[in-house]
Amino acid sequence: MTLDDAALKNFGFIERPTKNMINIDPLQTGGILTEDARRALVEWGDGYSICDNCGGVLDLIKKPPVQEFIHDALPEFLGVDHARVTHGARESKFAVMHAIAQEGDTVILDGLAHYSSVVAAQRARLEVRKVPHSERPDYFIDPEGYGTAIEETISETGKAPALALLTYPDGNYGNLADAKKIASVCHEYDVPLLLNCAYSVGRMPVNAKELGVDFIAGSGHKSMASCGPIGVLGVNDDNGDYSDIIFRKSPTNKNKEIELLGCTARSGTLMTMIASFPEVVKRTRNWDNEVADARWFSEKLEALGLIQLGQKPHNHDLMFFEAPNLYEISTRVKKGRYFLYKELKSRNIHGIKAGLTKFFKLSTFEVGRENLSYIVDSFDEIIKKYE
Ligand SMILES: Cc1ncc(COP(=O)(O)O)c(C=O)c1O
Repeated sequence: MTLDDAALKNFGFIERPTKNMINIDPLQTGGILTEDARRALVEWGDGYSICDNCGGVLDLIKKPPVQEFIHDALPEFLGVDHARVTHGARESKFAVMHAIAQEGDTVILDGLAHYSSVVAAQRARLEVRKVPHSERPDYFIDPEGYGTAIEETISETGKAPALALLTYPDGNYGNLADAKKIASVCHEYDVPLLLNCAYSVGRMPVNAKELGVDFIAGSGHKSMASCGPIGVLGVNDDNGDYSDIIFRKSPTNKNKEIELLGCTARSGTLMTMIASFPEVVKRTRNWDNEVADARWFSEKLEALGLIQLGQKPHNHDLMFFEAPNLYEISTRVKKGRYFLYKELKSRNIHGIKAGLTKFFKLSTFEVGRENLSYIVDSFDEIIKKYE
């Protein structure tokens, strides 16, 4: 490619076509910026702007109040002894795995774990063993399955797993497994538990100490109204000196934490998280209403012939639907499997992946009853249109 003026015309400011649409994309609903975060993004968008008053340790910056945020507010919010910001939930998971496990060790994952947990383990050169889930319609993770997986690992390798992980909730069905029970099963074998809270921290109350988990990973761009990439990592020292291991410092660059490569999320990403934090804390207090909205929406779609899979009644805004009637329509209309995406788009609704009709997931988080009603009516109209 020659970078002549014609080629350069493809770049520069690009408007986002979906920005004013009603958004039900599970990846996106919890990451929509607050007004303060939108302002912070512009204010702190210059590279390294966060470093105006940095004395060499990012998380100890006093102006703006990064230290207060990372060392006081975040630990309180997550229910942990120590917290840091990272570049995302996956980086938090990788940091824990890489720090506490040795090459070739096993990590136990729930059978619904996100791919990023698997690749984090692979990057840390670990073996993965999964706890199976039940089949349709529940996709339930039995806490005792962790005990079985740990025992199998010990009998096959002669060594206990270095770590167990639970996706809370999982990213497909939005199921919230019994984290407290799973933590206690893992601790019977002295195996620490990491909770992947990409879809929970910032949406619903999650307290690592109350659940008895050792590590918590969250995602700013998924659930904390932040401009990514940014995540959070929380560490509890109730069952071991984990923070000393994970946050160990470089012997040569004495104030730089090795696992975090010295500095993690900075400037625009961190300042949007800080800007949204007051609203994020407050919105977790409204979680019961979000669950009520999700249940209401699920009932309405089921009345139209769709089937919600996973936990029922549901406990999270992320939901997975099977839609035999929409699939049947897709087999006989001109636009084929893209008809649903196009019909929803023409009604200003974004978030169900183009081409999906038989199975899809969506999120009702902060969409609000009025918009949810409009979405239900839209599904009704679309189904009737092709009857
Ligand atoms: C369940 C789950 N965990 C983790 C992640 C990754 O989060 P991040 O982008 O912050 O690494 C995702 C992203 O889709 C997810 O769905």
